[in-house]
Order: sequence, then structure tokens, then C-alpha cells
Amino acid sequence: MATGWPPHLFLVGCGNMAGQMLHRWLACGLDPDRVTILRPSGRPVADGVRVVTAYPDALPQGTTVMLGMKPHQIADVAEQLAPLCTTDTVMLSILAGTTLADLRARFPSARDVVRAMPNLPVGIGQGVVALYTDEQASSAGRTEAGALMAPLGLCEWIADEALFNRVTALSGCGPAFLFRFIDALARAGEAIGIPPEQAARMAMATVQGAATMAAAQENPATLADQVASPGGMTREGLNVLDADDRLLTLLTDTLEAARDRGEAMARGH
Ligand SMILES: NC(=O)C1=CN([C@@H]2O[C@H](COP(=O)(O)OP(=O)(O)OC[C@H]3O[C@@H](n4cnc5c(N)ncnc54)[C@H](OP(=O)(O)O)[C@@H]3O)[C@@H](O)[C@H]2O)C=CC1
Ligand SMILES: O=C(O)[C@@H]1CCC=N1
Repeated sequence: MATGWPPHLFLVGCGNMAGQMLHRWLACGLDPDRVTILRPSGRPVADGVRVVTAYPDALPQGTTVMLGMKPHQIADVAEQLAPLCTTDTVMLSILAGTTLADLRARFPSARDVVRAMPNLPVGIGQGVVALYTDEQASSAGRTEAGALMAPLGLCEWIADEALFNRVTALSGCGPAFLFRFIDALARAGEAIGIPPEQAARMAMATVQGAATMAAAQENPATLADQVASPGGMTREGLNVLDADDRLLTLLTDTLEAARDRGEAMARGH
């Protein structure tokens, strides 16, 4: 894993998402001494990791910068960070709805610019990271970005930036939709009379076991059929989810709403 680490990593913002990424990198052997975090609060992040509240005068040679603040802060950040970028800076951005062209325009000196869209379970090495750059990027830049993201989970390069908001809707936002599903399963259990705490425990364990099994085996649709005995209880439940493609429609609407918000953000809204 050690070969994947950049000489230095400068994180601009380290909240929920970048914090999970850093947590995993440190657990996989990244030397904390190679990391600097800029965050306005100055709150410590992890043992040995330097936290600053103002930009340094220069970045160490070969620094990989990762933008991990909120997308609307890009103008303020770029004003102070762009002068520190050089032709050996690799710039990674996890900002939703912020295009490669926008990033390149704001950081014209950076050697390579790569968009990455992680999701929260990267903190346990079971995340998904979508990656995108274009033909202007060097193969070294792609390799370095890919190597840094590899310990986080499944990494998928996206061929067309037009897909980026769509994959963000699926995997970037997806954990939130699943967390809602777990809650809803528990509350539905409660609604049919199961004691609340027991319903919560059983819903969580059911989702965990089913997800692990689905990941290890074949098609989830085949697994669903293995649960559903003909004429039995599960089939009746599936009939409710499947009627008029109810679940599929709900999830499609959900992803479309998230995708559309990414597209609006890209237009500056
Ligand atoms: N949350 C998620 O699941 C995912 C988020 N993302 C992207 O990650 C980014 C961060 O989201 P998230 O971690 O949820 O947000 P958080 O609010 O948890 O973290 C934001 C971070 O930005 C810092 N910050 C605030 N203002 C500035 C500034 N002016 N300059 C530099 N840093 C600043 C904050 O510092 P301080 O802590 O000191 O206040 C904080 O560390 C977003 O761009 C989002 O699109 C991408 C994929 C998934
Ligand atoms: O909600 C957001 O905008 C970010 C992008 C993916 C997950 N969180």
C-alpha cells in the first residue's frame, strides 16, 4: 500500500467525508507526518496530523491537494490556494457538482486535476469511489489518483463527465438512501407490532446479512427468489414492492432528484 502514498497530502477541509478518507488512509499506513489539513476551526483530526487554519507560504514538492470543503466555498479557496499550485501539484476534488473545466480554470498551474466521488463507507474500506479526468491528464496523474483511492473500496473510472452526477446520485448519495431504508424497515416492523428496539436490531442485521450475501453471490434477483417460496409470505410482500414497479420508480425518482441537484450546482445554483 505504501507505494500509493503521495510525498505530501494537503487536505482543504476535513469534515464528514474527507475525514473518513483520511481515517482509512491512516489505518492503511499513511504516515501522518505527510499530511497537512486546512480547516477554519483548527480542530485536531488524528494523532500526528498537522492542522492549520491559514494557507502556508508554499506546499512541499509533489504535494497532492484534495478539495474536501463544501462546493460553494470553491471561489474563496481557489483565491488562496491557486497561487500555491505548481506544475507538480496533483489536484483531487471531491466536490459535488463542480466540473473539471471549472477546477482547471481555477487552478491553472496544477499538473493534473482529477474528480473523485467517494461515499461514506470508505472509512471502513468498503466505499465506492468514482473517478474522472480527461485526456489532458497525464497517465502518472491518473495512476497516482487511482493508487491513493484504492484502499478506500471499489474504484470506478467514469468515461464521460456527463455521467458524474449520475454516479454521484447512485453511490455518493446512496449510503444515505440505504440508511433511510434501514430506518424504514425498522419502523415498518414497529408499525406491525414488533418492539421498537428489537425491530431496529433485526432490520440492521437483516440488511447487513443480505448485503454481504448479495456481494458474495449471484444476482440479487435470484437471491430474492430463493427467499420467496411459491405461495408463501415473501411473495406477497414482493408483490407490493413490485406492483407498478413501485420500488423501482421510487428509486429512479430519488436518483433523478439527486442527479438534477448536481447539475444545478454545476450551473452555479
Ligand atoms: N458527505 C458525503 O457523504 C459526501 C460528501 N462529498 C463532498 O465532500 C465535501 C465535504 O462534504 P462534508 O464532508 O459532508 O462536509 P463537512 O461540512 O462535514 O466538512 C466541510 C469541511 O470544510 C471545512 N471548511 C469550511 N469552510 C472552509 C473554507 N472556507 N476553506 C476550507 N475549508 C473549509 C470545514 O472545516 P471545519 O471542520 O473547521 O468547520 C470542514 O472540515 C463536499 O464538497 C461534498 O460535495 C462527496 C461525497 C460524499
Ligand atoms: O449531498 C451531497 O451533495 C454530497 C454528494 C454526495 C454525497 N454528499
